[in-house]
Amino acid sequence: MGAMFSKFWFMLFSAKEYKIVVVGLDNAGKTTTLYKLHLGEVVTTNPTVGSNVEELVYKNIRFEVWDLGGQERLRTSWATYYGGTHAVIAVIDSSDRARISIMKDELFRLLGHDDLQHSVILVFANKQDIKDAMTPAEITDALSLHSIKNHDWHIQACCAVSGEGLYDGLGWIASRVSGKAST
Ligand SMILES: Nc1nc2c(ncn2[C@@H]2O[C@H](COP(=O)(O)OP(=O)(O)OP(=O)(O)O)[C@@H](O)[C@H]2O)c(=O)[nH]1
Ligand SMILES: [Mg+2]
Repeated sequence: MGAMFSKFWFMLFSAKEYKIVVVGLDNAGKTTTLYKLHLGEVVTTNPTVGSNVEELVYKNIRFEVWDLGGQERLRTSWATYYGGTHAVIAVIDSSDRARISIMKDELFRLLGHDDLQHSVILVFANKQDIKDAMTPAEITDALSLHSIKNHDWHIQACCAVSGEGLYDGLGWIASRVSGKAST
């Protein structure tokens, strides 16, 4: 009976958990984004070494969100987090025009990874509060998002400090993954 009950409980409450990995260059605002969603607050961050993981619940869907360190020497380890990922969030510092081409290379590298073949891609055009930030249209061009053929993708303007746009992006992910069973 106990075993049956726990199996039922598992099926009822464990079935819907989706894994998100958050990538992007150092200083893009990944950790700020994670904790703004998790705590509703802006936390003081240090450059992430390794990862942070938190659970978010949105629209009755549970997400396990992994925020990865974006420094150059850490990017080669992103792939070790990809297994079982339903959605990737690529956070862009929209004021960082100088490095958008580096982010494009990183994005296309991850899109080619076997473990992400079924993942959807959300691009957060973050730091929209900064004067002269690139618009989502500019970032779409700079990252050649329209050339992505094998993944469902979406770009969302946001400001992780105010929180504007963050739930719109998460809502897009929710709408895309909720039909797919978690294993
Ligand atoms: N103006 C502005 N600053 C932001 C925004 N989001 C994050 N920041 C700032 O950007 C800096 C870096 O933010 P983090 O969240 O630590 O960046 P990260 O992407 O986690 O960086 P790594 O851990 O090194 O990969 C911090 O000073 C944040 O306060 C935003 O929307 N607007
Ligand atoms: Mg960080």
